[in-house]
Amino acid sequence: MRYINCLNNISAKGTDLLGSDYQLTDDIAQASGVLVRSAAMHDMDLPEGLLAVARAGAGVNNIPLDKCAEAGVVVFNTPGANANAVKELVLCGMLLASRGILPGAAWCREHADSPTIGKDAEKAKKAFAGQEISGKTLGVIGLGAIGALVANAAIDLGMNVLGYDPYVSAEAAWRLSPSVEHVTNLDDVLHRSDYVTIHVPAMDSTRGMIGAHELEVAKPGCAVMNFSRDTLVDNAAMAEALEAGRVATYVTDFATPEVMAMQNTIVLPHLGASTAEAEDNCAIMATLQMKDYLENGNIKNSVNYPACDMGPAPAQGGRVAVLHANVPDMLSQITGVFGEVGANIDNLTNKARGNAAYTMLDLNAPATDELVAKLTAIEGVHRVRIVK
Ligand SMILES: NC(=O)C1=CN([C@@H]2O[C@H](COP(=O)(O)OP(=O)(O)OC[C@H]3O[C@@H](n4cnc5c(N)ncnc54)[C@H](O)[C@@H]3O)[C@@H](O)[C@H]2O)C=CC1
Ligand SMILES: O=C(O)CCC(=O)C(=O)O
Repeated sequence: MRYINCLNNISAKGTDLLGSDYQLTDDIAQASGVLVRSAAMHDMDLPEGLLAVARAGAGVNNIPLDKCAEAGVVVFNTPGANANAVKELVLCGMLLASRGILPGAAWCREHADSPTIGKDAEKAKKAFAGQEISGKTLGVIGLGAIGALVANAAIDLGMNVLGYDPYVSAEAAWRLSPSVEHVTNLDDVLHRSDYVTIHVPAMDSTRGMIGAHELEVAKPGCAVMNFSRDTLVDNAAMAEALEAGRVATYVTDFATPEVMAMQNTIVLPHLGASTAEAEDNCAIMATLQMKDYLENGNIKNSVNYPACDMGPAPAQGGRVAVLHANVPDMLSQITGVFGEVGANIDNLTNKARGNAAYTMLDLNAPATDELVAKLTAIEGVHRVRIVK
């Protein structure tokens, strides 16, 4: 029996796929796999038996990726599985920033008991008039799964779209409408955009990427939308830009005390991926990826180990997975151990990603304890798994 711990509410559409060899547990110490959404894992101790963490979502800033890699714990995410949900809320955010929808609806609620509400509304509505988004310019920062969907949808709505992403993958670039103008300078994007939307991961390199300088060069009266993470925007600079009217509205999915103290904000409680469809998609993808790793050692969509697929574990013989540091001479040391104990390798894959590497080997006989002990003793080996 394998035990899985859910640190957040995970859709049963995913966990139901685990099957009868698995059991959900509240005790993380017992778990070989963890399913998580936004729960903070940085200060958690990683149980010895933990093999995999699957993030049912895109952002992995709540998970200590390097600490997990060094403990031989593979971390997965679910690229694109919730992108449509976020795209729809970004479009909604842009409309909320453009029209007096929220104050207009609040006015109606306040006058709910008035018998003359219909007549009064016709007079009151001029206070809630807005502007159309068609014909305006949207700057999209980050053209991955979400940014590309937002950019394409905005084109369909008649907007001019500027796209900025120095690291865009070829696959993501292919998904973009040819009408999206590729701009290589962030200042140019900000200077020309009536609306700016940020879709980049939260990392040290992106912390405060929208700061005092960026808000200074931004088009006066623009709206900024942040459905990525709070740390991407410098709060003090945003508060100042809103007060000065340089930014007309800040729409954010991240409620913090600093943001709540700012004027002209529309703040949501991290709702971007909160749709039944996105929660199901993420849970299914996270569960299947984790299951394939636990049962076969295959790695797909990991954010701290390389991809590796050797298909189902062999019906005969054994399969061994070695999670190790990406340093010279590891492969020869690993294969040397197989020679020493007289184990015959039928097939192997060795892949590296950043500081981590993964070697998976199929044998014509089951792995022995001696083999595992010798592999584990190699300096730089983080974990040895007998997959089968
Ligand atoms: N509000 C919510 O509920 C949700 C928020 N998110 C957030 O949105 C972020 C983006 O999600 P996806 O589009 O699915 O990720 P993704 O990985 O598909 O795309 C991220 C893009 O950002 C680009 N990028 C990285 N650094 C950059 C920089 N300095 N300047 C410009 N572009 C840069 C990358 O090249 C990549 O194309 C996630 O990391 C997460 O933090 C994601 C899903 C739901
Ligand atoms: O699970 C959620 O609701 C948050 C989704 C999110 O922020 C992400 O996927 O990065």
